[in-house]
Amino acid sequence: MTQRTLALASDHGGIELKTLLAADLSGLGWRGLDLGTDGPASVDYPDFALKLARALKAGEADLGLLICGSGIGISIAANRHAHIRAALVHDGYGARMCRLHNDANVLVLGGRTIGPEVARDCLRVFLETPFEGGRHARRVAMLSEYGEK
Ligand SMILES: O=C(CO)[C@H](O)[C@H](O)[C@H](O)COP(=O)(O)O
Repeated sequence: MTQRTLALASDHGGIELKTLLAADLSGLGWRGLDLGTDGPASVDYPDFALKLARALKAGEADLGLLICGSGIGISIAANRHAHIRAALVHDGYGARMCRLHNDANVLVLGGRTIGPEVARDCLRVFLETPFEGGRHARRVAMLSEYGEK
């Protein structure tokens, strides 16, 4: 089976957690595509949500991970792109539900709000949980349909 790719991006509020989670990827059977930021200097989260949205649209990655300080700004930015379903998650339950019911293609975490072990669990669950389909497929299709009106 071909190795799947997770695109990762963060602002300065998420870089520590991004680095920590990137190190888990090969053990989870995934390849990482790191889109920055690369250092602690202050940057603007919409730029990194845009980079990741473009990478997913171009087929360069299967799923995405975005991190800012709270996770809020970068999820607002990501969800402005019609093909993105970004879910800000705080625990394993949320990580599971956003895949099962919402077919989320981007996991969002808050680098200043979540502990490293809970974050690692969120990422593992997100990557391992399939979309359930059925009634949820109808609702996810409605998201795309309504987004284009
Ligand atoms: O967008 C956010 C808040 O909703 C993120 O947490 C940002 O990382 C945060 O606003 C950055 O704040 P800073 O004071 O410029 O480090």
